[in-house]
Amino acid sequence: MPKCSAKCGNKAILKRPKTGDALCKECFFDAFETEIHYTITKCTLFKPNMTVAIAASGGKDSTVLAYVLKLLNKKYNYGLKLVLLSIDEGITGYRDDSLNTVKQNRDDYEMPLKILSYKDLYGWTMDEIVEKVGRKNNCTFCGVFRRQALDRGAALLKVDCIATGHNADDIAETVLMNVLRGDLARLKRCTAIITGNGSGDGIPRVKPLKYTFEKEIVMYAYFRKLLYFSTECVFAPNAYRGHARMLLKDLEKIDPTIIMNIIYSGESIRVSENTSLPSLTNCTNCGYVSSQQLCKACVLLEGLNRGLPRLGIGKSSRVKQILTEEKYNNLNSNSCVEAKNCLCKNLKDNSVNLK
Ligand SMILES: Nc1ncnc2c1ncn2[C@@H]1O[C@H](COP(=O)(O)OP(=O)(O)OP(=O)(O)O)[C@@H](O)[C@H]1O
Repeated sequence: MPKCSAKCGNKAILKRPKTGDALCKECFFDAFETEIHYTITKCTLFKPNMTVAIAASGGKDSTVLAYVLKLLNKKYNYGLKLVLLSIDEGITGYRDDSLNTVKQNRDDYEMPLKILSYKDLYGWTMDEIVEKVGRKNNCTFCGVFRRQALDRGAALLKVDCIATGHNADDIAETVLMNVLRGDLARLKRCTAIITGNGSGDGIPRVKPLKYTFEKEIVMYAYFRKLLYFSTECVFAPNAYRGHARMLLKDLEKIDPTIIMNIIYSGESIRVSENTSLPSLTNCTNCGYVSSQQLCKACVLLEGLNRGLPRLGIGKSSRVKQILTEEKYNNLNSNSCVEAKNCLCKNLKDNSVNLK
């Protein structure tokens, strides 16, 4: 093995995927952590005295994020209060096991942990949802509900922002996906390292691992002997993202810097002025952030509660049609399902006007 290229005199034990440098363990830790510190300070992700909820799934990314944030907070005196926030989607054989890992991290890292479940928030577990909707569209439900569940958890904990474990590969994949779909509106915003301004468009979310390669996260967790959960979700993966992921992995074999190049391209691209993002408002039913009068979570939930699980999947005009038909049926028959967040009260007093 060659000598460590950081000139510390030790033997190198690894080759950094991001730079190709041969490094010893200690110099790799230092480079890895210093780069994340640089991202945090350069992009002003945090301010002193903030309370930060680390979105913790028990997987490698959020586990490494929790470990490194704790370490950097102490080393550089960020002055942050760190808490763990986990969402239990109710997926047997997957989330129950990964939450055990998060509980162990809570003890090891001495951070408070809050777990919120879909069952408590929405009345449904993902296991129950998949029984109704099948394995094709279940990722839509899971993603929409998780996004809102994290906002709800953050509001409950009164934190200033949420930090997620999205890494460089995730961001590059999302850029590729939006290019392949021609989704310019999403392309415009998908590389943002901070989203949400704390007022109209939800609690701020930050991605401290935005420039950190997935392969290095795995290496770091391995050499630091961090405990994380590595099983894939038992339900069907997001097929479209899977294609982008495979393409990226193939490109990375040719040249690992492609990951950074895709992110830089996404950051630098100028999208036409005519491509505007939907303006954000608050859902008239639940009050959480939404681009429509009714948020996607409420529409999906309404579909589940009414036995119309496809409501909200696909075009919004179809949703409007179904809800309008339902409105008249319910007004005539009073047969709506009594559910926690039922929209009938809104439909009856005509306060809901889907775009
Ligand atoms: N159930 C959950 N509870 C809390 N946060 C979550 C949950 N699922 C995902 N997240 C957050 O969203 C980020 C991206 O989620 P994704 O599904 O891509 O996970 P991942 O790439 O497997 O990451 P990880 O290795 O942290 O699980 C995670 O790093 C984590 O911060």
